[in-house]
Amino acid sequence: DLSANDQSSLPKELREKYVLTRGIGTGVCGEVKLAFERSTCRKLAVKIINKKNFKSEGTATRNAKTEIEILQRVDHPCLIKTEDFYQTDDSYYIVLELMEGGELFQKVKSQQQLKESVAKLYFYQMLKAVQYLHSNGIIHRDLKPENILLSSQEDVCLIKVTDFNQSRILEEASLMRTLCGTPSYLAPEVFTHASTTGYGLAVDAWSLGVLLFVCLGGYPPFHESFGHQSITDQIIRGEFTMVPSKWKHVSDQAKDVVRKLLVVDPSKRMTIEEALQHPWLQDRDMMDTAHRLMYPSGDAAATAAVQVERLATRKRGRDEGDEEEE
Ligand SMILES: c1ccc2c(c1)[nH]c1[nH]cn[n+]12
Repeated sequence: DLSANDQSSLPKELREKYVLTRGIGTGVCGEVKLAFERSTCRKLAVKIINKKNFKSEGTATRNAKTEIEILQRVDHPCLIKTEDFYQTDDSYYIVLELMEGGELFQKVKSQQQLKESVAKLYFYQMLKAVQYLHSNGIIHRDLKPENILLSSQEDVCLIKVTDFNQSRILEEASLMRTLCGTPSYLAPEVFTHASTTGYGLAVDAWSLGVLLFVCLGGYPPFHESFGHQSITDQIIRGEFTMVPSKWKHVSDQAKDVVRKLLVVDPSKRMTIEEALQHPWLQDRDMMDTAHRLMYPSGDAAATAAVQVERLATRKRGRDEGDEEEE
């Protein structure tokens, strides 16, 4: 009934351009509603971030503003696109492209665990999305299955990363300014900041390891219900168990990727770049499928990008001496 679908609290411009209907997801900082653009009847998602959700006004503004400015800056096939943005005194309204397949979390829950080939296709796309964020100096910092959305109900589909509000744009500018001044008073760690920036990126590699573990095993690597240790202790010690009944059909190479990402010492953890070079991901069919999903128009630049990737893969194959069919 109309009272349930209360349009009166929405910003006027939003109401004039879109019709908001049912809820389709609840993020950590608000809810997501299905919306229709009046002029085109296009289906969209509207994420409503309630400013009061955050502790202090400061964080609300910073998180949401960070999220919005990041959302506007990024452009990658596996990153959710912002269509529009509105705000009232107590809420932000972010209009996003609709992902018909919903959250990865729901799919893993309903299928118990994903087929290895599907997990690999999704994981490769997540790596490309995070590689792009990192190349733009952005750390996501909150990668989890709820933040990975699927474009369709099909197993073979495009995935997109969302929920940047925990992201941080590395303050490279401030570091540059600092290094221009007289260094004599600067503490040593300021100079090794580059390495700490490196570590910052490594947090996303860890989260991708957890994501891959969940996709392959169907359960989380660290959980309060496991054993006698708190979840924090399990994580700090990097102690996880691959239960045989769930992992016996998973390839050793896939397990190797998980093990190299869930390394406690960030300086020893596999990086995103290294993960992209891991044997498990040197899978031409998967890569072709991923690129077809990511660049459907098959435009020249994208095709060139694919060729470069394939040549690199083929060259690596030849270097490692495996027989390549021409
Ligand atoms: C289900 C839950 C959240 C969703 C969704 C479908 N589509 C979309 N686009 C941005 N967020 N989001």
